[in-house]
Amino acid sequence: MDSMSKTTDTSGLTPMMQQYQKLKAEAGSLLLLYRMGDFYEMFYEDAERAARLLNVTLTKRGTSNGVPIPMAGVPVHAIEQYLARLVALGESVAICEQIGDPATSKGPVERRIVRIVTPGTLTDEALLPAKADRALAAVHVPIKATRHGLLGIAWLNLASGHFRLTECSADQLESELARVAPAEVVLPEHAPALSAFDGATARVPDWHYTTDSAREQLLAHFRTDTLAGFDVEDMPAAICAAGALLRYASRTQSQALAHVQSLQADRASQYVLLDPFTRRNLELTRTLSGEESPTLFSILDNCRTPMGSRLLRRWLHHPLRDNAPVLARQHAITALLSARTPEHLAGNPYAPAPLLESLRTALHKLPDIERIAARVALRSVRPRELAALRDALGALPGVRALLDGEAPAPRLAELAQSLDCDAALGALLARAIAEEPAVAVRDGGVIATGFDADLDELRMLSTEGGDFLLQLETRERERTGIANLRVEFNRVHGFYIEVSRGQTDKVPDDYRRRQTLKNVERYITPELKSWEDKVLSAQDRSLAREKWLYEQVLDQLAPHVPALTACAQALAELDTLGALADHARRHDWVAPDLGEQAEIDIDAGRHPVVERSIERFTPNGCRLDATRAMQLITGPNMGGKSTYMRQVALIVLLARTGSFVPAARARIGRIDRIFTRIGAADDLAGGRSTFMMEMTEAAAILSASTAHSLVLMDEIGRGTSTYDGLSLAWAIAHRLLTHNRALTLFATHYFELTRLPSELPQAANVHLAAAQSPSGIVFLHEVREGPASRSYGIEVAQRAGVPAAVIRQASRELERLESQGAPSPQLGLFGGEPAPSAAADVDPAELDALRALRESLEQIDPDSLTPRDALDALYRLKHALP
Ligand SMILES: Nc1ncnc2c1ncn2[C@@H]1O[C@H](COP(=O)(O)OP(=O)(O)OP(=O)(O)O)[C@@H](O)[C@H]1O
Repeated sequence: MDSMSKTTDTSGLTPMMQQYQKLKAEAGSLLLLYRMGDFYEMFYEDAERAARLLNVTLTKRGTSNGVPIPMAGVPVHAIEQYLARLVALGESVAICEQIGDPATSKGPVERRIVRIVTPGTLTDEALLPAKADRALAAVHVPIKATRHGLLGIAWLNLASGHFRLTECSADQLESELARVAPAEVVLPEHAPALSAFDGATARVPDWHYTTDSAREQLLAHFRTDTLAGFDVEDMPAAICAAGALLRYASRTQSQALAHVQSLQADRASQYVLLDPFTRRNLELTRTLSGEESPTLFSILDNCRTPMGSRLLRRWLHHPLRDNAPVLARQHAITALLSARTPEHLAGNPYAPAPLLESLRTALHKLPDIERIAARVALRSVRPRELAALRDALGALPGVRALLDGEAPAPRLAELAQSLDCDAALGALLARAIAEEPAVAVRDGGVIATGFDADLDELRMLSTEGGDFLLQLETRERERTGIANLRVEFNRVHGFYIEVSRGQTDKVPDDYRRRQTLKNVERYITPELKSWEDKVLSAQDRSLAREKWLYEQVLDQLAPHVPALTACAQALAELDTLGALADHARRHDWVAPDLGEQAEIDIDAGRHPVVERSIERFTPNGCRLDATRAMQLITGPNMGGKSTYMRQVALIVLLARTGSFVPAARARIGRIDRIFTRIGAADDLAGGRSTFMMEMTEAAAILSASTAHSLVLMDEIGRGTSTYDGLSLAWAIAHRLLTHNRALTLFATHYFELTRLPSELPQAANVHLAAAQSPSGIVFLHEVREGPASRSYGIEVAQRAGVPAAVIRQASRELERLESQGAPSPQLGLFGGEPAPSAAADVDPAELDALRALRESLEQIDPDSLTPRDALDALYRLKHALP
């Protein structure tokens, strides 16, 4: 932004437009909303852009060098809604307000840019999604190769204060950005655009990214002499990104970010790595078609607070490699579920767990303390949020007491401790904030009575006029003899004495006419006027005092922000654990055992999302370890292969986040990455075909998977010719087994591949069972050992409604192909016919006899035969059989 100042020729412009041009130069490429009375106006290209984006009318205002100036405006009262639309479209906006007093200004009122709203720096409740983070990220690509040629990424969640950084290789950037999911990325002005990110991008001067200026920015912010305390010194590229990011973020808020108190390093080895395809394929927080539900997150998110929902989302995207933190969460869930009631003892395992229920009920009443704390730090917190915070602080000891009672798991005890907030904070809010404050400070009625003697006196002066007015009315009625004379007030005309038209001749000389209506005259007297001045000025002074007091309260709250943030994080975690416990209880999930070896051993596992939408989900087990590293999965289309593979990956992912899992029993070892090659997706924008995408993903898996990785491969090779595909699939499976030794689920329609286990015993065949019934194929959805015997492709097509004529022709074609020795393994190998390679085992003499038989058959014309000839022919053929 700083770099955008341009000099503009402002001659020939009105003083107001000159002022606009100055501010626009400051705003640079941001859309400038220029306050004019009840509207925010935009001019020139900004007006054209806004008119297009917001669908508002484009008009003109004045001229510049004889050319009309395009203008578009939005009303002040609807600004939040327009801002929400603009940021959703990836726009960044600078809001310029009138600062000076129009009454005393010569020329245009003084204006200033007071707020910058960008997609990644939102903190306003109205603009933020409640259940998702909107992070701002900065990426630094060092020009000279550093230590390992690593890139730096830093990201900040302004609405919570979380500030993190990491380093990664260039080919990991896309994965890392998919994990962080920023709403906006900051880049140096002259750096090339990122192919790994296509969202809102802000440019800042290159020097913001230099080591010196970045460090200086960070040290000044954290008020430290070194960054050693944050344990980030080994990440020089990330430090450059962090410094540039902080500079950009503080600029948008026009103030220090007091709630950003720490900088934390994320190290690749902490998490089970998921590449962007895997996050998408497993439908963690978004379905493949881009919907919010049903996803793993949507079915688990029964959190009672938005803080809990956001943390759950983060957990699902950050499964952990180490067992210790995972076990801590798991034990906390067990503890929440362990309290038993007589109902449980009487045999109802689904009866509510008392601790869990009381905790969740208590959490339900709490506001979004995390975001309130951030807004306290940014001084943008609203009175009603402080009232909600006050009530929440009052409720916290109750929540704490719940956890003290059972004292079940170490993690719960730690979290309970973070709920201890300084009692002075609650006391301050209780004293300072009115029971039910107004929406905005400017409306008054925000500070509680009794908090400030001066305010109370001003309020008394401005409100306790009732008595005086009644007395005045009685006195004036007596003095004038006008029985229906009334003393009244309205916002436009202030106080007045109202006299009906027929009585105006009785009005004394000191009455001054204020307003004439059809049937009445309204007057003011010197006495009423001086009272009005006193009241109105008391009101003004009372509002001003309230505003000042509110600022004082914010000052006093500021030191409590770290404790509040810690408390909010503890509540979020309790909420997330509670939601996971509740889901586990309702859906009969179990705590998985965790191991250090590379192993997956699941009994009767289910797909967490599909089991919710299907009445009778068939559970299936899975065993993978070093001795059985690959399951080759065959079976009909629609048989349940993809569901099965995804369910294994989701159970692993859930286990590694600390959750219980949908299975009868599970043991999940140490997993470093989950890869998926599922489904076909063209990358038309990136110019890659389905097959190219498939191979790109396969290449990534072959280069990066280890013996601790879980790999899902669904029908690899099907995007090309049959033999090419088969050969590639074979070679890829072979390599995964012998070189990567990854734990792999390999679904395929190439029956040839089922021979792999006879060559490499660490591979095993399983299949999804199906059966033929008189009414067609029946999918059993059951995983059984051994390869499938048939593919049922034509039966599935028939069920899908492919016209009967096509099905008949396909069946004939299949028969023909099979009878010719099946040139296509895909079609032929599931039938009863031997595979082409198997043909080599057949005795050549037998083959000759079969050919002769076929020739004889072809020479027969059944239509021209008598029944007797036909019988003879049949005997002859039977005789010719070898
Ligand atoms: N274990 C199960 N129990 C009950 N129903 C299931 C089970 N697994 C899958 N299904 C049902 O079968 C349907 C097909 O499953 P899925 O898409 O996994 O099959 P597929 O073998 O991968 O098919 P294709 O090869 O055509 O992609 C699912 O939509 C689901 O409704």
